[in-house]
Amino acid sequence: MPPTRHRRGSRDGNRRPGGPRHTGRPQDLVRRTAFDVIRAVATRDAYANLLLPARLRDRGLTGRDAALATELTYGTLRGRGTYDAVLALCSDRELRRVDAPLLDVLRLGAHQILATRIPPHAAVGTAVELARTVSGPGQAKFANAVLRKVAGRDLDAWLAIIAPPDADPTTRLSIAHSHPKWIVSALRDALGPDRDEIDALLAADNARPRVTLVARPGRATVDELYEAGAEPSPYSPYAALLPEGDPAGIAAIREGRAAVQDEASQLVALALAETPLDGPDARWADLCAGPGGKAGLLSALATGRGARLLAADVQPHRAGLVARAVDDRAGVVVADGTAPAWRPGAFDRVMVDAPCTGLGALRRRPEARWRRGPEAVAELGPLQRGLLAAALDSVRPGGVVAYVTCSPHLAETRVVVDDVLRARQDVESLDSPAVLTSAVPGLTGLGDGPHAQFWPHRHGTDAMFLALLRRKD
Ligand SMILES: C[S@@+](CC[C@H](N)C(=O)[O-])C[C@H]1O[C@@H](n2cnc3c(N)ncnc32)[C@H](O)[C@@H]1O
Repeated sequence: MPPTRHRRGSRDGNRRPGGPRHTGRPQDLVRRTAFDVIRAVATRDAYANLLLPARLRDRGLTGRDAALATELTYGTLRGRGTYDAVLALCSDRELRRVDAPLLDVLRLGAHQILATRIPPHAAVGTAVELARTVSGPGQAKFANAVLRKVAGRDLDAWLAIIAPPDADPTTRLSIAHSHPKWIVSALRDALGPDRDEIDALLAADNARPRVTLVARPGRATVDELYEAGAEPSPYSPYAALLPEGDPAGIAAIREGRAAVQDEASQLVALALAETPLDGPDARWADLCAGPGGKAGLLSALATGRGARLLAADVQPHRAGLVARAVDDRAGVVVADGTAPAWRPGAFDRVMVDAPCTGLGALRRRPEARWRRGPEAVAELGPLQRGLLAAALDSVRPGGVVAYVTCSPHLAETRVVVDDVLRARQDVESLDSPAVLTSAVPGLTGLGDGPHAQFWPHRHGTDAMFLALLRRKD
C-alpha cells in the first residue's frame, strides 16, 4: 500500500512538507513537477530517480518544496495499483476510457487525499486546477466529481472495500500493497518456506529507502562520512546511512572516493572478495559493471590487496560511468560479457551482476513494477545464462564467480544457476550465507544456502541474490 497512512484526525498542515503553503504558485509548481515526471515515466520510459532531481534543479525547487515534489512523485507511482482500485469505484467512466494524462492527475490527487496530510479540499482543488490545465474545463469537472468521492473515505475505509479480508489472497495483497499480481506471486514463491512474510515484504517495498553510502576503502573512510552527518549502518564495514541531505554535498562523494550504494550491493561485492582462494589472486573481473557500484568497491578492495580489476560493460555510456567509479589501477572496457575478448581462465575472481527485472529494487524504482510484465523474466533468461556461463569460462580452475541479481525471482536466480551448472561438471556451489556471515558477523536471514538472498523487510536492503560458484581444479 502507499507508504504512510495518515488518518483524518492526524492531518496537521504545519507538520507536513510544504504544509502551510498548499495553495499559490510554488505549490502549483511542485505538483506540476511531480505530474511531469510521472508522465515522462509513462510516455518515454524515464526513470523517476534520474529525472526528478534534474527537474527539481531546472525549476529551482529546493528544501520543503523539493521534498514535497519527491514525496508526491514517488508516492503516486508506488500507490498506483491501490489508487486505481479506489478511482475505479469513484468514476462513472471505466478508467481505461480516461485519457492517460488525466488519469495521472487523478492518481496524484488520490495520493494526496489518501496518503498525505494535505487537507482534502486543497488536494482536490489543486488536482482539479491541474486537470483544467492538462485536459480542459470539461475534464476538470469530471476530476472534481471523482476526487470528491475519493475524499469521502480515508485509506483504511477504502481498503476494507477494495481489498477485503475474504478476497483471494493474491488479489488482496496486490491491491492493498499496490503490486501487480504476478509480482506478488513471484515474491511469495521466492520467500519459499517464509512465504508468510509476504505482507512485510510488500510493505517494505513501499517504504522510502534509506540512503546508504559506501566509503571506498583506501580512498575514504566511514569516519569521514560520519563527520559529514552520516550514521552507522548495520552490516557493511564500508557503509554509512545518510538520514537527510543531499549526498552530493559530501566532499568524498563529489570526488568519487565514496558513493551512494545499497548495503546488499556492497556485501555481495565484499563476499566475492572474501571467498577463500588457493593460488594466485591478482586478476579480478566484473562482466556487467555499469554504472559501477560494485566495480567501484571491488576495484578498491583489489587495489588494497595488490590485485587489479577489469570492468566491462556492453554499453559505452555505462562503461564511461564505470571509469568514474573505479580507481586508477582498474581497467575499463566496452565488451560483450557473453563473448569474452580475454582468454579462458584469465581471472581469479569474477563478478557477474546480470541484467534482471530489478524486482529487488522496487523501493528505489517504484515505477519498475508497472513497466514490464512477466514476459520480461523469460526474455532475460538467455542473457543471464550466457553471462554466467561466460563468467565460469573466464575464471581459472580454483577461481570463484559471484552470480548476482537485483531480483529475488526464482527464474532469474536459482533456476539460472541450476540450469547452467547442470550442463557442466566443473563447477561447485559454495555456501554463500557462510561466506557472508564470516565476513560480517551478525548477518542472518540469508536463507539455508547454498545461495544467499537479501530482503528489504529483513535487512533494510534491496532484495539482492548471490550465488558463489567455484571452478573445480
Ligand atoms: C544490473 S546492471 C549492473 C550493475 C552494476 N554491477 C553496479 O553494481 O552498478 C547490468 C549491466 O549489464 C550490462 N550488460 C547487459 N548485457 C551485457 C553484456 N552482454 N555484456 C556486458 N554487459 C552487459 C548493462 O549495460 C548493465 O549496465
